[in-house]
Amino acid sequence: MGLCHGKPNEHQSKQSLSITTNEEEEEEEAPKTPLNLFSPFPSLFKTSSPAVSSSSVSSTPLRIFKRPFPPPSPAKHIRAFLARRHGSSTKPDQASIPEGSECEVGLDKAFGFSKQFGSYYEIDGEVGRGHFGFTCSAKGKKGSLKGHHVAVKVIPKSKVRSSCD
Ligand SMILES: Nc1ncnc2c1ncn2[C@@H]1O[C@H](COP(=O)(O)OP(=O)(O)OP(=O)(O)O)[C@@H](O)[C@H]1O
Repeated sequence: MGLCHGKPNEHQSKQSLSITTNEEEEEEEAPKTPLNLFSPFPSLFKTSSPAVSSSSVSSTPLRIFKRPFPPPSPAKHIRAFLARRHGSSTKPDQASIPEGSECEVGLDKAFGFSKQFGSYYEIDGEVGRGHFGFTCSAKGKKGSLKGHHVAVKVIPKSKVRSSCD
């Protein structure tokens, strides 16, 4: 309505200047990141942080997604299980797997290629192959299998792994 004056009214211009000044003050007082008001983790959104106070709007500050506390370690459950298993007197870090005893109980030392095998069996030739080794036909030379045709499966030592290795 009063905008058609030829000369600008000094009073109005002062008013408009003061209004503009007030807006600038409000802008300065307003938080730069509105997330601050609703953030459950205000320490992560401090305006003094270089990541947030930087003027680049397009870049997302990665610190927003940082967890305020580390996730629970799954190793704690394992340690608790070991503590229950070995008793509370033994620390789980000190609990060790018994060496030697289990291997000696479970291992059949008679298993394997006997040094006298050649004196007991005569190997004819390969009849087939499996995943671990190959099978040969053989004929017994001594003992109860003398004269009998048998199949001998040969497994290389490199394919055999025991728990003691
Ligand atoms: N008694 C047998 N008489 C004739 N041929 C045999 C005899 N045993 C095995 N074979 C032959 O040897 C091949 C391999 O036998 P093997 O028992 O090694 O097979 P596999 O069990 O599949 O092997 P792997 O356990 O190493 O995977 C067979 O496919 C068969 O052709």
